[in-house]
Amino acid sequence: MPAPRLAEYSEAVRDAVTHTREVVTTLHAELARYELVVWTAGNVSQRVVVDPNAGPGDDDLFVIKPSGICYNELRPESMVVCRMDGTKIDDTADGLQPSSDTAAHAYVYRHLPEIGGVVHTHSTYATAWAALGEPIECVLTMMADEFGGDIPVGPFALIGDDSIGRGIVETLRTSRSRAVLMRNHGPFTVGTDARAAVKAAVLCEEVARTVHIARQVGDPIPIDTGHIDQLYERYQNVYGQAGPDPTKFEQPPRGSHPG
Ligand SMILES: O=C(CO)[C@@H](O)[C@@H](O)COP(=O)(O)O
Repeated sequence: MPAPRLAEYSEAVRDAVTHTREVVTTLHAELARYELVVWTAGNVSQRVVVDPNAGPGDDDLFVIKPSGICYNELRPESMVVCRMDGTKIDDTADGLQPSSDTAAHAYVYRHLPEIGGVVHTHSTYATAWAALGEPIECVLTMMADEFGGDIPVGPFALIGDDSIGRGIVETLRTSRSRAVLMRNHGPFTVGTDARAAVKAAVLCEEVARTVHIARQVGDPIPIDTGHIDQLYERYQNVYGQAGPDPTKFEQPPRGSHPG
C-alpha cells in the first residue's frame, strides 16, 4: 500500500505542518545568526503537533531541513515532512531529500516521546570538545541551569542510519542534559520543541567556549551536586516569566537530586 501523501491528511494536520515548517525555517536562521553553523552543516527538526493534549504518537510527522541546502536558501516550502520512520512524505518539498541526519532525528523522536525538537550543529568549541571525546564538566551556573550537570559525550557513529540516534538516546538516558557531544562529530541538542533545542545549542556553544578559556588559565572549580540540583530546579521552574516570583523561590532540601 503506497504511503499516504500530505494531501490525504486532515486539514488540521496540514495546517500544523504549515506552522511547523515556518517555525523550523525561522530557527535555522537562528543557527546562522548565532554562528553555530557554516555552509550547510547542521540541521533543525520539530515534531508536528496537531493536538497538544493528544501527546506524541507513532504516526506523528516531523519537519526537517532538506539536505545540502544553504541556510539563506531555506524556505518553509523547502522543509521536508517525514514520518517517524524517517521516510519522506512524497508530495512535500518537491524533489528535495531530507537531511542526512533524518534517521537520527527520527530515532530520538521514537524513543524519547517527550522530545519535540532536535538540533545538530558543528559549532566550533562544542565540536572541539567532541573531537577530544571529553565531557564538559559542570563548572558554571549556566551549565547547572540549562543542562543540570556535565554535558556528556556520545559514541562515535557513522551518519545515515540509526547509529547516531541510538548514541544520543543511550547517552541522554543517563543524563538530564539537553546536549550531547557526539564523539568526533559535534553537538546534538533536544528540547520540548525546536526553539528549546536551539536554545540548548546556543548555550552549549557558549559554555564550551567559556570552559575552554578557563582551562587555558587554570583548573575550573566543579559545582557540587547539591548546588547543581538547586540551580537546575530554580532555572527550570522559576526563571524568567514562567514561574512565581523568582526572589521567593524555596530552594529544595540539599541533596534532593531528582534523577
Ligand atoms: O554532520 C553532518 C555531516 O557530517 C550533517 O549533519 C551536516 O553536514 C548537515 O547535513 P544536511 O545538510 O542536514 O544533510
